[in-house]
Amino acid sequence: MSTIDPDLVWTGTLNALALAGRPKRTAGFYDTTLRDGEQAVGVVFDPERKLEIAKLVDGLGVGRIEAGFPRVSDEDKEAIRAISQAGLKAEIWGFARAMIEDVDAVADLGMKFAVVEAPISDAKLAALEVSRDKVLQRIGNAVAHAVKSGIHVAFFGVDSTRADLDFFETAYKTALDAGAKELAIVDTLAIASPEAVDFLVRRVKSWAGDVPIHWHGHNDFGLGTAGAIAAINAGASWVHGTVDGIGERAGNASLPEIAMALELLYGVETGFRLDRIRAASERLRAIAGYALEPWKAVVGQNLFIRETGAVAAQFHIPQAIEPYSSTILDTPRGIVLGKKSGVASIGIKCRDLGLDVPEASHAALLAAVKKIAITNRRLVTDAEFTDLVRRLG
Ligand SMILES: CC(=O)SCCNC(=O)CCNC(=O)[C@H](O)C(C)(C)COP(=O)(O)OP(=O)(O)OC[C@H]1O[C@@H](n2cnc3c(N)ncnc32)[C@H](O)[C@@H]1OP(=O)(O)O
Ligand SMILES: O=C(O)CCC(=O)C(=O)O
Repeated sequence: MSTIDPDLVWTGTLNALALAGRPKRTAGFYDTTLRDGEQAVGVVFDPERKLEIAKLVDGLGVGRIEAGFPRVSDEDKEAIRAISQAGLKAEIWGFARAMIEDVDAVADLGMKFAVVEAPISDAKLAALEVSRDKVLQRIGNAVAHAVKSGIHVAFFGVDSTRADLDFFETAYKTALDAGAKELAIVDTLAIASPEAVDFLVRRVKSWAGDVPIHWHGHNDFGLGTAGAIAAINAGASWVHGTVDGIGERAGNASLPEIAMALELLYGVETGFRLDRIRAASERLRAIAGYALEPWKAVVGQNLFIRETGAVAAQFHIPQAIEPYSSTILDTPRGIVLGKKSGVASIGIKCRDLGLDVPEASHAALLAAVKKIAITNRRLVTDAEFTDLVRRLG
């Protein structure tokens, strides 16, 4: 059960009706902002910033943090070492390809948990000029070597959603036979519909028994969150993702979106600190040097800032115009003035700015606001509005 105060959630009763009788689910969050997130074009985190991001992500309450891929550079090794020694609550995971040198790099850092990955789709194998038999051999050897080195392994079959289903099973069973303890299903190119995710997770569970299943998804069709939710509903234990969905191409699944949807739409308790996510997102953007659409779910700047007059008229009853309370995200609500303002917007703005303006002047002020907005094609600032009040109010 979600622990969010139900008085702050205004999603109605439809979801509960639709989900009646379904098994209760739990969800673990595996953050890969530092590895798959850094694969976003042009993003380079230095070790100090990686440690800072790891602390931010840890503060969000995720269970696992993928600290990095040590074979990439000495800086990555340095960052992983610092993160491992930082006393974070989350389990710290490393990343290795299915090769002895990569596993040794993880083991040399004293890491106890790692994803070991190998491509398993024919397209990927052709690109690497590696046969199916050869990759099975690499998976078996690398996983066995990692286990011998004291590492708890999750096998991660790159592009597994496009793999031949029989070969998929052979590859994952090879990893289990070699000692892998968990299995990550990987939708590298985000080609799986939510229905396909459901199909594949249930299929793996049918032969993997109690082995924990991870879902690693991307967002090329805008379905990253939907896919992760489908995986959890089908019985996956861990969803991979990043803060803001940062990542290669259209990015990874966004952990904040998944957490919001699970808590507010599915009633699943996630332990995710929703009240901290907007601050964490803002800091990550500053470090990584990118901007987000202002209307982006959960972390977008505009979610609780309203311009439209018809909406401003209902602003005093937040559940009339918002699906959940802004307090869940610890963020303020507000009115801005512009072309789409209405008379109610003028009254609210006057109150917000402590301006005592007779109601009889509101219509003239609104006309002046619209004129500025239309002439300049932008919002009207508080200073401009205060000046209008001085002249017209
Ligand atoms: C492979 C991935 O998808 S890892 C995730 C993506 N991340 C990154 O690429 C991070 C940044 N990348 C890098 O720093 C570098 O590209 C590295 C360290 C990953 C690779 O360095 P390179 O020296 O260029 O290695 P390269 O890609 O040529 O691969 C070398 C060998 O690994 C094999 N290989 C590649 N991926 C895998 C894998 N997942 N499992 C097993 N073998 C693999 C290749 O077949 C090749 O084998 P061969 O020597 O027998 O032909
Ligand atoms: O190929 C990659 O980018 C590494 C593995 C991965 O994260 C993925 O396949 O989604």
